[in-house]
Amino acid sequence: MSNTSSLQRDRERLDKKTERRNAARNQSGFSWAQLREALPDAARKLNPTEQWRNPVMFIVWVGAALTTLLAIVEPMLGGPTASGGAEVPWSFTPIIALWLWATVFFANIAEAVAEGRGKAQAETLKQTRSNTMATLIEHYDATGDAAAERATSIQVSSAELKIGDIVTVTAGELIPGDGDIIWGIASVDESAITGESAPVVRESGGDRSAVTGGTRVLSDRIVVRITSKPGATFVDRMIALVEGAARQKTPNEIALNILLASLSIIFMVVVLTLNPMATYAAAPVSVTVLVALLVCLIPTTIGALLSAIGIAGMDRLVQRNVLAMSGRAVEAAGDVTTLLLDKTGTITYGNRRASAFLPVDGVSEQELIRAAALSSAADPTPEGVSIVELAEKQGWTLDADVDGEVVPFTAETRMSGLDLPDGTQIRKGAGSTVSAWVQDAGAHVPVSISIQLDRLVSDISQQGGTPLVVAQRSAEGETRLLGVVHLKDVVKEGLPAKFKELRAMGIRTVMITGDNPLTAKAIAEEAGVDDFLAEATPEDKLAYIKKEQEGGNLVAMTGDGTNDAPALAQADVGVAMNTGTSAAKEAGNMVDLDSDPSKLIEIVRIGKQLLITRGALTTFSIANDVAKYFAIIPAMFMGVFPQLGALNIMGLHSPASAVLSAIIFNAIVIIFLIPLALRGVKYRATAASNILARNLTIYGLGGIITPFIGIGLIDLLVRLIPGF
Ligand SMILES: Nc1ncnc2c1ncn2[C@@H]1O[C@H](COP(=O)(O)OP(=O)(O)OP(=O)(O)O)[C@@H](O)[C@H]1O
Ligand SMILES: [K+]
Ligand SMILES: [Mg+2]
Repeated sequence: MSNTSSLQRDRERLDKKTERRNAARNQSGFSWAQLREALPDAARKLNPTEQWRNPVMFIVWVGAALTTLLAIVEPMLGGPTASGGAEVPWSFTPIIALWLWATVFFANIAEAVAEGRGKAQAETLKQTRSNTMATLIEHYDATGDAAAERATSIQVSSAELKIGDIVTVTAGELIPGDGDIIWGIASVDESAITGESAPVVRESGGDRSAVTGGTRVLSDRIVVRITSKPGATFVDRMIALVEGAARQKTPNEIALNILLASLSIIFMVVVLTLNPMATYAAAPVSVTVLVALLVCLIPTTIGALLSAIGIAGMDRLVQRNVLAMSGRAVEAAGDVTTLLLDKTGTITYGNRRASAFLPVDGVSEQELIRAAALSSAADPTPEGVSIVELAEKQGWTLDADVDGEVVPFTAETRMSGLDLPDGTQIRKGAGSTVSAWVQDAGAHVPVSISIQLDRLVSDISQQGGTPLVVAQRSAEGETRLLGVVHLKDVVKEGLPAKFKELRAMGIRTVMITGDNPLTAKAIAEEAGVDDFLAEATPEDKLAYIKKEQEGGNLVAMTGDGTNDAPALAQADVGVAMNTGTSAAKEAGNMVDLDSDPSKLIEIVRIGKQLLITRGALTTFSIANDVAKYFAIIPAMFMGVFPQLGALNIMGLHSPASAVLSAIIFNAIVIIFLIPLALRGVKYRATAASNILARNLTIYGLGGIITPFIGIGLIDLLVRLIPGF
């Protein structure tokens, strides 16, 4: 009963999430208000020390400065020089200078708008960073005895907490720092960082033990071991991230920048050789016109929008509650070919609960329940806790004087248990490991029992449940298999459709689990993944990723457990669930605040969209530049070479108006493309070659045609300026 209601809650939460996500999607559009707010920052960025990092725009900046100087000195030197044999009005150089500054400014606007979107969010986050008081336990003895802890606790400021400090947090209090719960269970309001109003449950022992500083405990009491220094907390990292302070150019961006800079140098040579080639026929082309030509030729469109595209990609992830710790990870997401998901908590809801005790012949249910419950009495994992709960429901109670040596569960051993003082040993765990433990003792298991046990195990597995086999070794060394505990988990809804979508994107999904192959197969089929890897230890997960990477695949992985951490670190895109352990969150290069593994689909989509947008706008920019050149050259030189007039297909009015129109077009194309750069080119799940062909057509052809139309239209206005 409690299971259904918790399922319902989960479902409601998911619905709410979808709602919020849709709202975020609308918000991630582009508004003129954003543009207005970005103006002061854009002006600040006119500073040359800001500009030189972007070689293409730096050239424009230098051109703008140069023409401004010329505009000032020209009148003193007797007016503008005729260019290429054509007269130009006195206002030519000042107007060109003005539009060159506009070009730089528009590029700054693009970047400032992209950055501005994170600023509001950073402000809200900063409020959660406020200093709180922490109850530091000086001598922690792990009993969970509140009174004893209070006796040895002192109040300190959260800013003084060190890694490894143990604090206790009670209902109503703010958690003073990032950490892992080492004792207790609590519901926590994490809305400050996730925007999600429904409280979440955090508990010690399992894969939901991490808590974030600045979030509030709503019920109960927890003991937390601090895992981060003040100033280097999760929220600090989030703030740096959304503010863009931590942003570094990605390898792809650097490569593209080098390409754009090289192109610019080539065009500079082209422009500088114009005069030596042309002088024999006419007067030299003026410096102003040379600068204008150069700016038209170099890839200013992509140069202006490149960093905005990158920031917007990160921002789109933030809007969907995903924090990407590096831009490189976002790019890698666009090229991912293999996606690894763990089973428990990722494909299933993850509240794996005991649902039945199934003894083998000759063992009473009471005996199995007692052994299973005793071996779980000190097992803090959700599985262990649920076994005790079910046993208690069936009438079992823990003797007050039971004591013994706890054998904790690990993902390597796949087993946990208790060694009682009288020498009795109890173990529970995966069928294969417990059988091995029984065999190690040289115990003789009757064939009928082992057949019965195998059947129980495979029945549970085929239903997608996790069987835990329970065995006991008496003080005299007699080892017996007692039976099986059925752990139930539920596959999340809607997964097959999501995996189908991934398949259409060319991504193979693989489920990795520590569970046995039969359970794995049943769940894999129900969820609709392409492949699965069962009985995987953390090392196996790591090895699997390395193998995929050696085969040239880019691997994404989601995980939440400490045992997932090495694999999360090795994956090209490692998405840690926010509910997970701190170890997992440290290891990954992304954190999903909603802890929704199917979010990877959106992450991949955003990564692809980033790469496609960058590619499309680069194509457009370069096609545009070349076309611009052919659009204005005939008009520029028609005075000297009248034959060229025939090529002036747009009928540009004069050499001066042709050059100015091209410069104006070059500048405003940036403004027109800001929304596209921020929103991203539409991505549909289809083969990469289709996308490439489609974009080459749209943005390549578009890039060639638009200058002819745009410059022609602008020329109609420019010719109205006296003298042009
Ligand atoms: N508390 C426990 N005590 C004993 N055995 C356990 C306990 N929890 C899990 N097991 C056994 O160990 C196996 C491995 O558990 P582990 O948490 O590493 O992987 P998993 O949760 O099944 O897979 P994943 O989380 O990767 O999807 C489980 O399938 C189960 O058989
Ligand atoms: K250009
Ligand atoms: Mg697990």
